[in-house]
Amino acid sequence: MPQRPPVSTDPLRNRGTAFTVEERANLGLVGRLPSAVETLDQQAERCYRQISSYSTDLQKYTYLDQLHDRNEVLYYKVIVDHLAEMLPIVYDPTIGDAIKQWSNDYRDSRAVYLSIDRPDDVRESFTGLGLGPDDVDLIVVSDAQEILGIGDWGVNGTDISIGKLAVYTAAAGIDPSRVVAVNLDVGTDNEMLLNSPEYLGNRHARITGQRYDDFIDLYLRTASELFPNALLHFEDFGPSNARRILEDNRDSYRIFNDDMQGTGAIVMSAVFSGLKVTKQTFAEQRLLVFGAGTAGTGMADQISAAMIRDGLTAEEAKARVWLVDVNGLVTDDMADLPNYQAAYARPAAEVADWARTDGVIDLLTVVTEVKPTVLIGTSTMHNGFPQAVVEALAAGVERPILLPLSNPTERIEVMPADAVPWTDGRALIATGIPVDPVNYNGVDFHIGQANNALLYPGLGLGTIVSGAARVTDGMLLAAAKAVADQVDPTGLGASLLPDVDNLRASSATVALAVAKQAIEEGVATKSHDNLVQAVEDAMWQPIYSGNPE
Ligand SMILES: NC(=O)C1=CN([C@@H]2O[C@H](COP(=O)(O)OP(=O)(O)OC[C@H]3O[C@@H](n4cnc5c(N)ncnc54)[C@H](O)[C@@H]3O)[C@@H](O)[C@H]2O)C=CC1
Ligand SMILES: CC(=O)C(=O)O
Ligand SMILES: [Mg+2]
Repeated sequence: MPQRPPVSTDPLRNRGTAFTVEERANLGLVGRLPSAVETLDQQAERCYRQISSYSTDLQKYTYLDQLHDRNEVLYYKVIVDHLAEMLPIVYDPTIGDAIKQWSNDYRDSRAVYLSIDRPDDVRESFTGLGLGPDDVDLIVVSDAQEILGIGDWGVNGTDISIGKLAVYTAAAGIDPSRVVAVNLDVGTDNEMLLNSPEYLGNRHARITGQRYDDFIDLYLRTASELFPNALLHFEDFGPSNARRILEDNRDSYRIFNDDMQGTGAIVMSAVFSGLKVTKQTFAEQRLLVFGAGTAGTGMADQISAAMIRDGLTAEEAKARVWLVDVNGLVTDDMADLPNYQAAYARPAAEVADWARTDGVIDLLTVVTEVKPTVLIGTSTMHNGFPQAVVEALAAGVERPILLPLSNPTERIEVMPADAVPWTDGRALIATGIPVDPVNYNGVDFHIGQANNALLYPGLGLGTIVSGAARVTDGMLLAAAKAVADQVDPTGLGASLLPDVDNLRASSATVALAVAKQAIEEGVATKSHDNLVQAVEDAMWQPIYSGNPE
């Protein structure tokens, strides 16, 4: 068993200037701190002032990252007290910039690094943490092939695992002493990193095929054997790996793919809200997904499943979905379609007389022909929804649901400041990044953040509280409904989704719905006399409690 680090270097126990005189004496800290003994509030106010003095978000990110490694209670106190302001700093979009700089700016890191070149180290990398089988609730892992919309960042992508965990704790009170961030270093195809003297990861191309699959398998087996209660969250894997890993393992392990399932569920929430405005059913929707990768096809799966629940056959549901990717509309005569696109490919004969540009049926043509009721952007293509596309969308239906979801800011398909006037305020909009309200014709249009961060923390908490052995489709749907039920979207300019400011309360509501569903489906392994209280009790609070020794 590894020795506990000295208290002043252990961010889980360190309290800095909040240590009392007595604690300082007991902990060997006499003379190591200035005389003043502060409260947590006083410390948090100073930190907030310091953060506010920085001029760039990346500087604020760096400050908070260092605080995270120094004093976790204080770090979470500052974030929770200013959730809407801090989430875009410690998470999306600023985290994208931090990841690009990660090797250059490297100082220290709390993650577990697993290298495909050293599979024999995997077990020891976990056992070296000194945590027992009941000590871990959650592990977030990424191989960093598709970080947000900025591509392959190899070991630099470690911060996405850390950032996603920070959101779990800030938003849903997942205990930060019971989580682990993991980077799977399988190489990188990012030439810039491979040629950078600063790069800290394996200097070879991504390993693929059997060796990759064996490594994933080794991770799953080792992590779930050592920490049998942990939810294994997968983040930002490449599209074919993300889907294959989930499909092959979801019946055997407690795993969750955030980009497919979490994003699909938050989009379901936004569509539930949109349909309250249009007073339609899922079965009446025509769904167009622009950018048919991990997230986009995950949404197509959940929305077409909702159409089937509304009474359509699988064939009828499929006939109401269109995918547009780099080669335009996805049709069944295209060679080498990945299976997740082939599942929704349109019959070539059906579109034989549609207009083509350089042989491609482009987005504008599809919008004009199909008149989608829901248009989703997960393409990573900034300005992928130009004015002509947005106007064609609004010409096709009265209240289109428009979800430009690509992150970070440099990737979003259209900014609401443009889309609101282009649709004369008729579009029901939510975005992946946080966006300020748009004032148009005297009305403030509030733009909900359809980012999986608004849903996965509560889903994770509900899974942990219920001890659900699997994350089922029913649990995802319960989470989506619980998010949507928190807003009244019917007023002009109302948001489709709850405010980030209310995220802790929202996450508790989601967790309760998820835990109830897990119990109903018989996948829960824990029982509670009072589930509401169990969720409340499970939420870690950023306060100094207990004996720091
Ligand atoms: N709001 C949210 O909660 C989430 C948003 N996303 C965002 O969605 C975007 C995609 O993420 P993933 O699905 O993980 O990536 P991915 O790489 O799996 O999918 C992207 C897809 O877009 C296609 N694409 C690229 N350029 C295009 C273009 N010019 N026109 C049409 N299609 C194009 C690619 O071929 C690929 O199929 C990212 O920006 C990511 O940040 C992803 C997950 C959650
Ligand atoms: C939000 C998220 O998971 C992504 O953009 O990849
Ligand atoms: Mg992601």
